[in-house]
Amino acid sequence: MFDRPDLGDQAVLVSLDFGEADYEDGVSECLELIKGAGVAVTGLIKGKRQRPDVALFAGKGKVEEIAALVKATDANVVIFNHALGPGQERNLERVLQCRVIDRVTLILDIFAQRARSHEGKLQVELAQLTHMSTRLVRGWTHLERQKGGVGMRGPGETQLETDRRLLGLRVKALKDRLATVQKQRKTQRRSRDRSGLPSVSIVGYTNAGKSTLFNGLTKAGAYAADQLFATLDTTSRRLFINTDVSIVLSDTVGFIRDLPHSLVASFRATLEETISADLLLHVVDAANPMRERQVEEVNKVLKEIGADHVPQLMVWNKTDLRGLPPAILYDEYGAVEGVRVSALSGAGLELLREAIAERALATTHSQTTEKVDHYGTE
Ligand SMILES: Nc1nc2c(ncn2[C@@H]2O[C@H](COP(=O)(O)OP(=O)(O)OP(=O)(O)O)[C@@H](O)[C@H]2O)c(=O)[nH]1
Repeated sequence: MFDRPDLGDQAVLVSLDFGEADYEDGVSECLELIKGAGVAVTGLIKGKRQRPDVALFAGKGKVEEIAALVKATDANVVIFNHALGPGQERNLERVLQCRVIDRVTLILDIFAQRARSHEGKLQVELAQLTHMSTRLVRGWTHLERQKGGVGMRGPGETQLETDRRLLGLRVKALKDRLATVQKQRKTQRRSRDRSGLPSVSIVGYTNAGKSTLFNGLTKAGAYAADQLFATLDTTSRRLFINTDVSIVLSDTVGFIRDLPHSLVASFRATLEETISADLLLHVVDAANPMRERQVEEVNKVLKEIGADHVPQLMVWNKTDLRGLPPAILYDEYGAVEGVRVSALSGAGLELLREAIAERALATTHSQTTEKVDHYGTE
């Protein structure tokens, strides 16, 4: 019932500088995102502002500039590299006379295109509907008061009421279906937990190379593509690290800055793999100039989903692009802090296996100790 927002083919990108240090990198990232959504960029509008304009987000002059570029390049959509308020989006559409999309909608759209599993699709749709409902909310408030009896409404119902009612029904149906799928997932996880194998989850910023690493370690052929958010769903495989140690390795959804809250909320169940993991492999694109910021963003989301307590092993990936040799990195106390690898060439993966084995043994050991203490047996 829900139509994916039609982004059209020709977009003008608007990215305003509010004084962030990595503004230019943010613009490049957004261009990548748009490319990933399958949309061509016909023009780019930049500008500096202290704070967003309440009504139009950009200043009046800037909006005129956007309008001129839309006309000159025959664009049919304007994409803001920012989160727009529902009012701002509506005002801009009125002035620019074309569709206006914000960063949240763009990210949701990409997720909608990429979701592969049944659960992933349901989660994205739920997030889209939640986002959409914030866009309708203003029109609804006055309708609230006219709310009548239960059941279907007859003729005379306004479009907005119909939309809202259908939206509510759809949200409820989605939540019910998700609850069923998630119950199955829980059962699967419980039986995995009973296997007693340490669970290791791969996390990282989008495009860091998580799927490539997952494939390199498991040779499973998980989908890896040079696209942001190729992976949306959690995939788990048993992995023999060496003769003594095997683990359950899971690949998860990629994180990005300003990850829409509605999306984090609906992906919470998928991300539970991450919360309940014994160890996180935090994959970083070591060749990306924004890597430090990306690490921070990932940690922020981990905190948001309650996974900031899970120990991390840093995996500095794509070191081939920087000509760095593979290595195990130690912190000042001599503990393994991270490993430098190239997931693509496979360089350093043996070192990573060693580091995982060491950490995994440590968790298994502490689990065993806990059991002994708890039951006072063995
Ligand atoms: N040069 C180089 N490229 C790599 C390396 N690892 C991954 N890549 C490339 O980086 C791109 C993204 O890799 P993925 O494995 O899909 O990244 P991801 O983190 O799973 O991406 P999302 O699904 O968006 O979260 C692909 O084009 C990979 O081939 C590496 O070690 N070196």
